[in-house]
Amino acid sequence: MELMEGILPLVTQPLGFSSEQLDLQTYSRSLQSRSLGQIVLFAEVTPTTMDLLDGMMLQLPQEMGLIAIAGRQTQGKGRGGNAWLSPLGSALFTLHVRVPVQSPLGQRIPFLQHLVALAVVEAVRTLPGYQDIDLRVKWPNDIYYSALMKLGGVLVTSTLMGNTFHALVGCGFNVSNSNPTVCINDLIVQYNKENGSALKALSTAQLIGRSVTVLERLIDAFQEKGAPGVLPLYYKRWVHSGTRVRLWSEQGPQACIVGLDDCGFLQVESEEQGIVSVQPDGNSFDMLRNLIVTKQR
Ligand SMILES: O=C(O)CCCC[C@@H]1SC[C@@H]2NC(=O)N[C@@H]21
Repeated sequence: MELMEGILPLVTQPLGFSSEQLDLQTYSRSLQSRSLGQIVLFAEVTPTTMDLLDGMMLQLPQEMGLIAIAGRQTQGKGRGGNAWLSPLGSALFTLHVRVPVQSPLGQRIPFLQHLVALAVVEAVRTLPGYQDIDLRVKWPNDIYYSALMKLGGVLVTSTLMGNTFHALVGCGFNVSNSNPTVCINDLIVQYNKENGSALKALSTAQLIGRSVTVLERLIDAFQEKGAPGVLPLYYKRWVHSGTRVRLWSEQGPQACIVGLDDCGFLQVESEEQGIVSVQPDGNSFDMLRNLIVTKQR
């Protein structure tokens, strides 16, 4: 296997034609980062990428960012202890991200999950011709087709060591498998039909590389300008603008979603409560019923 400049595959399988292989050349071309995702650990099949970097991530110098990518997962992890279905055609990865505690993002680490979901959406929508493919973000960290269907999600765990958060950013989204819901390439086919265009199908390697690149830029913007450096784009892409919801139960107070607060929590405004923040760990948002409910533990 040829090594791409700046990309060091730690574990790869022999190149073949199975769709479980990672196209390293495409990944390398699509990755334009300074450090994130530069060292690739690839597994065709693994229980979960969330455990693959354990022990390894602290061994490497700062400028060498690790990423674990899988073709399939047999025990994919979702948020809240849920299982994450990880069939072929999904982009499945865990990225190591270092965030200094004494930095704008380090002071607001829950924001990282929002930046990751936004990065995936932008990875597609900043491709020339693909700007109207209706991928969106849903709070706290889902990737949606329009406001209709989830096609990806983000799971972030972080450990504080010394002055640095070591975040493991897990992300999965469906690129080319029409099951179980909808995939990005189906949206492209549909868009081509409706608009008489001929946009090409995208690959998992390309979209992982682009997502990591965009994420690094979003993190840079946040570190430079704080939340105002990323929120206009986040609001442009999110599904919630002006959404009216009920808090806590279907009989609860009516509220309107107004944005994210300084820490990345959802802010809702109601007559009874004024503006309150809703934390992702304690609440979930049932979009079909426009309901923010406290999760059962
Ligand atoms: O529940 C969610 O919405 C988050 C799902 C995150 C899934 C990704 S797939 C790659 C990484 N490995 C895992 O086991 N989970 C994350």
